[in-house]
Amino acid sequence: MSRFSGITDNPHEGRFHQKTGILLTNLGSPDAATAKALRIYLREFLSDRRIVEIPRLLWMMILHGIILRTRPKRSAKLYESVWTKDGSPLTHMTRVQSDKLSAFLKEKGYENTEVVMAMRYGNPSIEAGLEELREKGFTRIVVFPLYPQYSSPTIGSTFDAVAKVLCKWRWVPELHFINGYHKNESYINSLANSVSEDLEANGMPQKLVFSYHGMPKLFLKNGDPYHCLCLQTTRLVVEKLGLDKERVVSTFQSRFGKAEWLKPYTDETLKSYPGRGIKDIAIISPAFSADCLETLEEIEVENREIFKHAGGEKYRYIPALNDRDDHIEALFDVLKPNLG
Ligand SMILES: C=CC1=C(C)c2cc3[nH]c(cc4nc(cc5[nH]c(cc1n2)c(C)c5CCC(=O)O)C(CCC(=O)O)=C4C)c(C)c3C=C
Ligand SMILES: [Fe+2]
Ligand SMILES: [Fe+2]
Repeated sequence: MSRFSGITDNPHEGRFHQKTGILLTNLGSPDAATAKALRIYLREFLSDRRIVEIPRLLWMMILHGIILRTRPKRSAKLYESVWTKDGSPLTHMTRVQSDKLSAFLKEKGYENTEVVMAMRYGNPSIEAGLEELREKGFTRIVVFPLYPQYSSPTIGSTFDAVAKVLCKWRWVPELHFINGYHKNESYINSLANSVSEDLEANGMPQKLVFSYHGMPKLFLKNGDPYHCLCLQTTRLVVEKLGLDKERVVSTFQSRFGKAEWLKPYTDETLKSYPGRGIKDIAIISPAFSADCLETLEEIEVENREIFKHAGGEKYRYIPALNDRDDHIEALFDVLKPNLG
């Protein structure tokens, strides 16, 4: 057996025209909201060296000896609370985004393109997505991870997964890789639109909180630009809307483990507000291109409770950009320079 795989029935001329296949990716979810499915998902996720950077042997002992024995059951309950008839909100929304982007591309005259969705962890896998594009004869592939702000655990890890597949292909495609779009004008416009719609309907809160997914502080110290890119996104939205920057704060959510993560922490910030007279807030999570467990449960439910319990009165979550028309247009704008 050869080390490299390929399509062997090449119809000589047929496969040589350049069609652009787009692999739209996100993080991924378990296949079901059960402890069994969570164990499989978390094992893959938390074994990724880009996600946890502590010495391998020690981490494998902690992961298999403690975390995979306790966390799956707890996480399954949380997933159950957001699970829908279409399954995981994140997987479903990525599929909707993929279909809408595909239709938008056709509308704009990009007939020779196709969008296929894939997930970094779980299903549909990146390997299956790339394989589908190869089977359909795409010799030019754009990988588009749906994380606006580059980070090693997300976009870096997606790159690893793509490279791991392609290094086994005989015919490596012309590859384009989008490594973030945190200051893309259309993305900023889409965020600004969603904030201003909320402000028009509900008024300016005392604080507008931009809550980004966190990561260990050590990653920043070691050169990961994510922290700075998040702050830039906030600044650009604030400038676009002409907001008072004293009324806006960027925070970091979804801590995992005992190490120090990027600060200020979302939950601690919200907990401290009512005691400082801030009882009316709105919160948005610009690092999530689709609503998922970390927004629908952690922001909508957990952090709301923390804030209310501390004496907060008004709390509203501004949804992720999901399948808003201006978001699909923003994704198209990010993609356009890579379409050839
Ligand atoms: C263990 C460390 C983690 C790092 C570092 C991390 C970075 C990171 N993650 C996202 C986006 C998402 N994370 C999601 C879930 C999630 N994240 C971690 C851990 C780390 N993330 C875990 C263990 C989980 C699973 C849920 C749980 O058991 O608590 C999700 C939601 C997935 C879903 O199915 O809805 C997203 C999206 C970013 C952007 C990021 C780095 C900047
Ligand atoms: Fe995460
Ligand atoms: Fe920074």
